[in-house]
Amino acid sequence: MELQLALDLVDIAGAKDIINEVADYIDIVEIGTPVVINEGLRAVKEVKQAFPSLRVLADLKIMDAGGYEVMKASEAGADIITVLGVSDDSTIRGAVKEAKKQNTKVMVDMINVKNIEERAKEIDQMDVDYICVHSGYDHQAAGISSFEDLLKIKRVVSHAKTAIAGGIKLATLPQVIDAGPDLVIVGGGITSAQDNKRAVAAEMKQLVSQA
Ligand SMILES: O=C([C@H](O)CO)[C@H](O)[C@H](O)COP(=O)(O)O
Repeated sequence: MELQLALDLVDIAGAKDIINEVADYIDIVEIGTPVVINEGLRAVKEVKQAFPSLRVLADLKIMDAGGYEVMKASEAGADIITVLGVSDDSTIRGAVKEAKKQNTKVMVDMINVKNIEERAKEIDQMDVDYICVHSGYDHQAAGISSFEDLLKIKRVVSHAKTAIAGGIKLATLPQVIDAGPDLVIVGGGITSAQDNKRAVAAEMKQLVSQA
């Protein structure tokens, strides 16, 4: 099981500061959607250049033009790019085709997918690398977690790796780990730890590594 740090509410300099603190304990660093909106793919490029040994995920949440947007993110240095599960199949297939050409990977974000089991089953046949259940900020604010969705997709996904994101904290991590995702994605659970981001990341890494 691997650990991904999601960076959402920072600029490029702030992202680098946090990565410097926790790089020893993460497998993948995510350049979050708000960062890409604010800074563009330059954020992906600069982080990859500064931390070449870390895999970088560009959280573009692609909804259309899958091939073109995967191409641009891959050229910027992304190793993994997100596409939305609610997109048309042609968008996901286009993203996968381009990612293979670029030697990068596609993560399908199932945020706001209603028929999650059925859609996960379909997407699992499209040669994607990860299928990620995700309770976004707005759902988190309404008290919705993605834990049940993880259990649902685990029943039907057999090709892609499974991932989970959305509001995961140190206290809730053991329950998430018990459900057996391949990748756990944590943003605020690490970044909002005031003086001990490194210690929290270290503890999380130890827990996911044991699983
Ligand atoms: O993808 C995310 C969200 O939609 C904002 O772009 C976050 O990276 C994801 O939810 C993980 O962050 P936390 O919920 O803070 O753990």
